[in-house]
Amino acid sequence: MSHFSYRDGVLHAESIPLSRVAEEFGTPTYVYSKAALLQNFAAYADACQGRDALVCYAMKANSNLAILDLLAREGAGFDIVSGGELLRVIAAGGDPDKVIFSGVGKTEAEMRLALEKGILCFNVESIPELHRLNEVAAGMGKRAPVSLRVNPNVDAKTHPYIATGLKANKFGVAFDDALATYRAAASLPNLDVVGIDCHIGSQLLDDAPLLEALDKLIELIDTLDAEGIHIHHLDIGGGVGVDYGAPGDKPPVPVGDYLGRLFARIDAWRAARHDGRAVKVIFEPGRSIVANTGVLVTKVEFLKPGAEKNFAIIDAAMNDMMRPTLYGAWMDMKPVVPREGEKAVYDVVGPVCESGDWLAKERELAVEPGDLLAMMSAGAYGMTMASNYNTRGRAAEIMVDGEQVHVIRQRENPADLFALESMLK
Ligand SMILES: Cc1ncc(COP(=O)(O)O)c(C=O)c1O
Ligand SMILES: N[C@@H](CCCC[NH3+])C(=O)O
Repeated sequence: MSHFSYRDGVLHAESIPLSRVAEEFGTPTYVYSKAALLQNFAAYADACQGRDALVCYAMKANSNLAILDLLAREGAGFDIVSGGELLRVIAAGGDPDKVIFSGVGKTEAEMRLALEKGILCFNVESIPELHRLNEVAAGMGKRAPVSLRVNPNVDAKTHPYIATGLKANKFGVAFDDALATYRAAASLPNLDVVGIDCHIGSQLLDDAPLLEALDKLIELIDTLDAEGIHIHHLDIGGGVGVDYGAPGDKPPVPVGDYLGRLFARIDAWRAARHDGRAVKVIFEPGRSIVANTGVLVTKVEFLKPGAEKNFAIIDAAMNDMMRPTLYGAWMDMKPVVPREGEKAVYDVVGPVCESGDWLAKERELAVEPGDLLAMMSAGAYGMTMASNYNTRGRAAEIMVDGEQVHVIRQRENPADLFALESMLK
């Protein structure tokens, strides 16, 4: 069941009309469904039932504290990429010992913070990073738990900007260098080699590339075992896509089906090994947990007919949602209260001073100034990628919980945006 549907001619989030949200809280506003969030997390948790597995939500997708808090209470761990994200997890009541730290450029200060808080694992992406981590840990009299992010050179068949597992990408250690890198890690006194990790890309509609990457990780674990380097956890990353409803797109693989196939392979491998050693499985899903839990509600300010194009100018902009202009991403735009009447083809654009400030192109819509539109499946990489470009305050965020509506982030007041700046004396 969709958590965003039309009732009595109005688009609702659960039982709440989005027109009411706009009236009470203004626009642009992100509106999330708590039930949708819990349902998406449950798809992972149910498939992991009874297994040694941990779902580390990739919080870069949406790091609102209320969302982190809900997921932490469901037992989620977190995949972080900065010290700031670790502080958010802690502020939201998450457990540092369920945190894995990804990213190619961890600073010494971030490493120190993560060691102090006692995270589960550092996903290390290069030899210089191994040395830096070893030194930081030594300085603190600690040992750092380490997993190497291996680049399996698998084509994720997604947009080039969000493919991460190819040789040409900055991420991870090349598959052919992995053994040597593991040997280097194992030789460093203040590191504990505990895991193996990969993440091949985002918005994958098919699980074949993920399973291909799994096979390569398994092969490497066996090679490492023979060297006396024992891997305790296997982290397959995130990447499962969602249905943005783009014309011609095929539906993404259901999470349960993918995890079922993945666990079947792991079980077959473990059974064939007869060594009785368990390997914990870690997932780092972001988009598939939050994308379809949220919409961005916006108001049409003006219609601007043109010789070549008609523009619908809305009060949301690229600073609120970067995905269309950054990736050419297609995101659905639905009228909150569909009106009768003739439709025209519009480019839906924001007020920011950039030609790239578009949210949707060539959409057939019957709209008038003052109408509300909802950008669908906007819960992932929406608010977290928002900026203050053009000194625009970022949108409010609302969580619908049954009959209740909670403000989970206040709209930013543009007058507060320069509080950290100062003038020359
Ligand atoms: C290291 C890492 N893990 C997890 C994710 C989450 O990916 P997704 O949102 O596609 O599940 C990303 C983003 O692509 C990532 O870079
Ligand atoms: N921000 C991207 C995904 C990047 C994932 C981070 N590695 C998107 O909106 O699709």
